[in-house]
Amino acid sequence: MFKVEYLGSHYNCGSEETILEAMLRQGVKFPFSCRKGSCHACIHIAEKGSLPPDSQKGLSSEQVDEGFFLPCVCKPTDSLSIIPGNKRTLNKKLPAGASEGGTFLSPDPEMWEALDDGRVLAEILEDFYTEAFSDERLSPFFHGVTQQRAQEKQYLFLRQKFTGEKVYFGDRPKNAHHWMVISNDLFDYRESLMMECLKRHNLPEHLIERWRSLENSFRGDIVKDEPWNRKIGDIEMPVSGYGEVTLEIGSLCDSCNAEIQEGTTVRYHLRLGTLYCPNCMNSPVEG
Ligand code: HEM
Repeated sequence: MFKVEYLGSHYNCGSEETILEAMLRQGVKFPFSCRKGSCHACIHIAEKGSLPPDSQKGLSSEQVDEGFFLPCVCKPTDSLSIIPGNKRTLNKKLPAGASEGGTFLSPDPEMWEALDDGRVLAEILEDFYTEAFSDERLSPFFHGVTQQRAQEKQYLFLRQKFTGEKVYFGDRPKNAHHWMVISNDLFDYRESLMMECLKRHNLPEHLIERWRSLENSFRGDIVKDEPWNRKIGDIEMPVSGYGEVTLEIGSLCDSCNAEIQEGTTVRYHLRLGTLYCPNCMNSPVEG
């Protein structure tokens, strides 16, 4: 039996169980997804204790040197003191010109510079979403969403991640995808399209790996077997259907484009947020 110190508490881990299993058994809220060392959602850093080599398979040499490891494939051989994998990268100051592979950095000036202050990012997203919108497996998810909207949202989301500027005001990925049943396999499929796209736009290999890590840090929020309710604070919102609201400011009907005056009660689609004026309220499109 080994001791694992994590966020100020101590846990036990048997030599035949992984650290992830031990944490979940003891009720710890711990990030994970694939449970087989491929998605890196559970990545942590060992600050004290030695790690079994298998727990660092697939990580870059810099990550191995810094004690990054994957709890889902780590059957400990020593007592450990561990911290979440994003803690050090968030605080760490990289020397100018230093490059790092797998683990994402936020903000990431090197990435933003390679994206030519966003110009290349816009091109990448145009290319990626053109492919996604005509892809047999991905396009059904985008029903009712324009390609331009998807690109713009993603641009602002990534710009915020890479620059640290507060420019993204959309849903966090957990809520944005709450109704989408996305398997690990589909997530991997989308990821391979994205990685191919980054290669076509000549992003250096280590930055492609960093982008992959960034996306993978959201895997646990996106992959699921059945829809989740959207959560705002502690309030659960229904997965689909319509609500009614009285407008505090005027707007336009998303069905007939007519002006809707303030004070009018309208119907709105809970997922898409589209509004329907009193004339169109009873025949909005299904989504
Ligand atoms: C198979 C995987 C994925 C699918 C099928 C998918 C699909 C979608 C769709 C259909 C939307 C539009 C939702 C709407 O406007 O109602 C969306 C929005 C979004 N997605 Fe994904 N997505 C996937 C993976 C990811 C990943 C890996 C990330 C980033 C790490 C991501 C980040 C976002 C963001 C930031 C939005 C905008 C949220 C908003 O509208 O406020 N998605 N995604």
